[in-house]
Amino acid sequence: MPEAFAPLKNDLLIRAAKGEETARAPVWVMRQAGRYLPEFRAVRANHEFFEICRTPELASEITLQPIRRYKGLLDAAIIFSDILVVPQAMGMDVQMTPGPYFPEPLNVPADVEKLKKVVDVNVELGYMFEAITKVRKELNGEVPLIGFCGAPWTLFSYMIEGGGTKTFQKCKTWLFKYPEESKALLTRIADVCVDLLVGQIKAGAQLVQVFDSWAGELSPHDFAIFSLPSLKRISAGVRSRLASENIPAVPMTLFAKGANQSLAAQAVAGYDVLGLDWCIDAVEARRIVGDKVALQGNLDPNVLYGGREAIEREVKRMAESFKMGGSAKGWIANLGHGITPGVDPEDLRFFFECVHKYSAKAV
Ligand SMILES: Cc1c2[nH]c(c1CCC(=O)O)Cc1[nH]c(c(CCC(=O)O)c1C)Cc1[nH]c(c(CCC(=O)O)c1C)Cc1[nH]c(c(C)c1CCC(=O)O)C2
Repeated sequence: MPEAFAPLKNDLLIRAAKGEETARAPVWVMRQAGRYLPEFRAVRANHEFFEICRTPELASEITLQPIRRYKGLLDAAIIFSDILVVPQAMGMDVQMTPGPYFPEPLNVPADVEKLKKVVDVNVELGYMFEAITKVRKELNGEVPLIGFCGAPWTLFSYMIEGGGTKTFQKCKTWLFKYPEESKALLTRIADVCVDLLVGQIKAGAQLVQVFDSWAGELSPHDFAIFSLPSLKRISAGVRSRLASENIPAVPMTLFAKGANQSLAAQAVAGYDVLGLDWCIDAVEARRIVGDKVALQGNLDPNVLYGGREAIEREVKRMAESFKMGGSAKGWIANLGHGITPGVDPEDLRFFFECVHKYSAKAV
């Protein structure tokens, strides 16, 4: 059973995730503990990226940095870690140099033999669970804590490309040349993701998000064949495991970036919330998904470089779009992707203030 933690004082995120009406939209941003914060850069100056992930004291400190700085403005914490801890747990070497780098990527299906046959997440990723429990204690119920993992398709692409890519040539070679082997690997990754998310929830995560950052690189047809089945395997697997162990369910969010052409399919993939990027308007997204799911997003992160006037104007427009003439209901305000390193932290504060103002009922 999860440990007993302090009761939640701010449950806006959880209520919005369940599709409920809230006095204003809860707000957090992807990568909120990151390089745009001087206090993050100060810790990072003395520690390697994955060293921070593996050290609960450091991961917890960094997770809490934006919560302290934006006290009363930020409605969720997200555990500091990375999606690439899953390939590490499966036996691959991953470095951050400064982007992700795999010295030995999977070149051909036979390379899958090099992966661990059995992955015990408690052994490989226990440090993440420890960090989550530590953050929950330190948050003392102030705001909920989000856990996460990468989606199998996005992780598959890193494991085969050996890092970031613009062309997706190697991983798509796998999809089209070795479709069955690809599906088998995607399933294998999904099973580790289920164990990881269940472990995070047991450790104290109150909502979990699956990041499919490269979903938009697939045609709708290939998304349905190569990404969606493993995303469904994760939502179904997490829910049934929690039920069988008598652990209360937590809301689950799917952020399939760029896959707006597949929103209708995402809405029935077993998630409570869909994350949106900025390439679709909320009114259109809501029309497609109906009342099946809550929505999260979706300001273009580069609006934060546009100055206060632009930030206010664009947040107001976003809020009107999500509220659709009514009040905030089933809407979690966020950027449409992660915040970038050059943003002035005070401009982010202003973004939060604008969300509070324009998502409120009377505005
Ligand atoms: C694709 C992906 C990765 N990691 C992640 C994704 C999915 C979301 C997305 O699409 O952005 C997810 C992620 N990465 C990080 C978090 C922490 C939680 C949060 O604050 O959101 C989360 C949720 C920290 C991080 N992960 C990384 C940093 C910066 C690294 C540093 O400190 O040098 C942070 C704060 C490194 C990372 N990690 C990854 C890349 C491509 C990079 C390098 C590019 C970059 O620097 O932005 C893989």
